[in-house]
Amino acid sequence: MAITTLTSSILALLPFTSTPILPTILPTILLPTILLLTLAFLAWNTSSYLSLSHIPGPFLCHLTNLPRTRWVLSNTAHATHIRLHETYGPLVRFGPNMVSVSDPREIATLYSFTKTFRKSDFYRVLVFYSRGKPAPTIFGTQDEGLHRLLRRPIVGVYGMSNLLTFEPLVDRTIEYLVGRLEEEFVDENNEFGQDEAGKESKMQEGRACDLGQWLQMFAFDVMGELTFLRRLGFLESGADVEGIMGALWAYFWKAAPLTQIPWVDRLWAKNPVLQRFQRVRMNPIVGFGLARIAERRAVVAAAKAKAKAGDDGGVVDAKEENEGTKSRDFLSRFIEAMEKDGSLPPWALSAWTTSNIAAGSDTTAILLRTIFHRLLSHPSDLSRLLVELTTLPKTDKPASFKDTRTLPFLDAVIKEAGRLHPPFGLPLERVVPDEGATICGFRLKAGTVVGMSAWVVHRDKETFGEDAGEWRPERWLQDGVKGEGREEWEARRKKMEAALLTFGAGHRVCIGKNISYLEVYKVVPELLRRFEISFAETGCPGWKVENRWFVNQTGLVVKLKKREALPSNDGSVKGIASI
Ligand code: HEM
Repeated sequence: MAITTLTSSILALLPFTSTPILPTILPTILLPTILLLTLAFLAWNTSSYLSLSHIPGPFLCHLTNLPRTRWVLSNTAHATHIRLHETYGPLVRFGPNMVSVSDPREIATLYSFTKTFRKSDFYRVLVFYSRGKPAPTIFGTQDEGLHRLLRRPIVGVYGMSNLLTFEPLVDRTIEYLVGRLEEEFVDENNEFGQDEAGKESKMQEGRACDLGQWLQMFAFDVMGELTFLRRLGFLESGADVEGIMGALWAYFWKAAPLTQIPWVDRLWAKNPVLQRFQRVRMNPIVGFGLARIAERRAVVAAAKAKAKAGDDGGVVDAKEENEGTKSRDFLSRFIEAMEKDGSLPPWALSAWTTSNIAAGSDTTAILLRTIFHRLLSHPSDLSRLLVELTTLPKTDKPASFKDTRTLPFLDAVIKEAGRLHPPFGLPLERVVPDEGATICGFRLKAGTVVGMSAWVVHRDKETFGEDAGEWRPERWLQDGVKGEGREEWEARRKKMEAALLTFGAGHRVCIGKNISYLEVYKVVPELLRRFEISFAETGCPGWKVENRWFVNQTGLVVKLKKREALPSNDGSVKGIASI
């Protein structure tokens, strides 16, 4: 009755209500019918998943996926997830058919190598569409057969043994980054930010560096160098080439809320009927990869034709050969894989290159931003790392991965950054297989969607200690641990390592972890060796974190000064030439 009166009053205010029939039908028939249908749908939806009624969680989450969609829309879903697990325990019902798990001991169950919990419809939403058709990737595909087909021929290329062949390519981009930062932001007389009277100089304020943006451009250019043997041009132009970075973020911005309620995506964004009426566009990331593949094919074809014609006495020009046929970038290795395996679909090449750019650039940039933001916020950690860098062998080039990989404090800083701020900020969703599963002592039936968020798991106090929510790289070090304490510490370290979900786990674990580490373990020491870096404004007030599946940061604005010396253990400083 109250609803009827309320809607009558609202309708009285609307212009179309001058039609006599509408004011009568809407409040008396239409609205109550919609209300009843909604209630019936919620009841049906909930009763389909009655077997989950014993899993605790916010009341509305038992009825609908709307709350978890709202958490994502708020850009702070990771914080909500952490809070909910603190309130309800290791299993929390996030939706009628979705259970979030926080106990690290269950990582091996959900992300197993043997029993396959396949990826949920969450990933269907993330699959790129190009010209109205899905463009499946190793990352996004839910089809286990297709996943094997795509992953197996190229997994070796990402292996540790292959890794070091990429090192000169990474060096090249690091050196270019250093040069560009010097050009754009470093004052030759090292008086950056100061005028003659020693005050902040208005004239030089504009030269503050958005380091977060430059790290992202670096991460994209490295992937270009490794994948196509040429930088994508971000560092050179100091801008977002072909709008790729913006397009990726815009894509996740739209897609992330839909991952929580995939049927809406199917009905709306991926509806083949609706797509007929939409402007059909090529996804820019897919398009970018396709353009580079076409370029490479043209170079290879030209080089082969030239050799055949005997222009060079049958010898392929060295530069063309390097750029085209025999160079050891990802694309040349992908082409080799295609040639070896005739069963691969022709679009596999594009799937692989798209994965490299889409999955490998922003993630690494997020990790790098976390590292620099935390180091600049914790000067004692920065000092400790700078001292450690003096132990590196002398070199004009970026220090080798072999050397930086074994620096204990650098290693601790990188692990801690990945622990505290994992680049992916939503649960990695999986589907319980046909035989059902027991998770944290609860029986879950086949078809239940389960997932673990690295943000939640990495704050498990039993594993990481009472200060799990704090930045403390020392937790990864044996500082001061002696005698029998060592065994205990070693057991704890192993437990912490096993609880890291930064790069996922099981048979869908990140294929590019080594590549990413190769970049990070090299670029962090090199930037610190080359520049004195400090926040442009105390406390970095512009720092902002937004979770749309990627937990992106903005506002890492710094001042850069050319470094002349590094501090050493005995309090003295070491000239940059001696390291
Ligand atoms: C800091 C950097 C990175 C982080 C934190 C990261 C994180 C992850 C995570 C968590 C997964 C598993 C996702 C899931 O289970 O749903 C994953 C998968 C994947 N990553 Fe990465 N990644 C990084 C860098 C890279 C790089 C550099 C590449 C490519 C060169 C890459 C390519 C992939 C691919 C292809 C998959 C799918 C693997 C499969 O399903 O078999 N990632 N990554």
